[in-house]
Amino acid sequence: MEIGGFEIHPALLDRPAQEALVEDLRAVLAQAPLVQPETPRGRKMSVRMSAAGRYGWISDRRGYRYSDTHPAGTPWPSIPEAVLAIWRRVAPGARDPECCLINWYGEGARMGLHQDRDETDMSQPVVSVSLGDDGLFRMGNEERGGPTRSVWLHSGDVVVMGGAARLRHHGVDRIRFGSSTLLPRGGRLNLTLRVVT
Ligand SMILES: O=C(O)CCC(=O)C(=O)O
Ligand SMILES: [Fe+2]
Repeated sequence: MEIGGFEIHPALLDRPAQEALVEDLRAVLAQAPLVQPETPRGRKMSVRMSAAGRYGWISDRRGYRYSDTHPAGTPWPSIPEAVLAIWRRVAPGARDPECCLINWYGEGARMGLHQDRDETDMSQPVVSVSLGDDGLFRMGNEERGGPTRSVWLHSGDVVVMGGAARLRHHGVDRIRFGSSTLLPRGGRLNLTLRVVT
């Protein structure tokens, strides 16, 4: 399914594949715990974040940036093989991702409309994997404002933001907390795979 250049693969991952991913991510998050980042303006984001790969995306009072270490100073764990396999399946021919950003949305968490534009090579897509609770994903335009379209993403759905959609605004308005039984602590986990350099 394609909406405004956003390529949506509903239910790409079946339940056993989702469960295996959650196990992989549990190990990643044990090494690189989720943190609640602050925006440069000093507001707490509602989403909790961590990452795997050569780089992680972080935000604090000094700004947004990719960093080769977790805020605790440790290197990021490597991206699990099963996560790389998803990337290679939906983005054949792309360079391997250097960052797997991990977002966890608890009750009431959201992510405002934004562009992913801290990467160098915009010919490479961003691939998003949804696990756990449903999330209302909003898709807009390259420019600020204008019409947007929204779709509920479910556990196991994968979205490719490439080509014309690579720099389009997107965000998550809300989640349906408690709609999935996948995650032990509930909520929604989203992975975004990115080529950074
Ligand atoms: O949670 C999502 O579905 C989107 C996350 C996102 O856009 C981001 O991390 O840049
Ligand atoms: Fe994004």
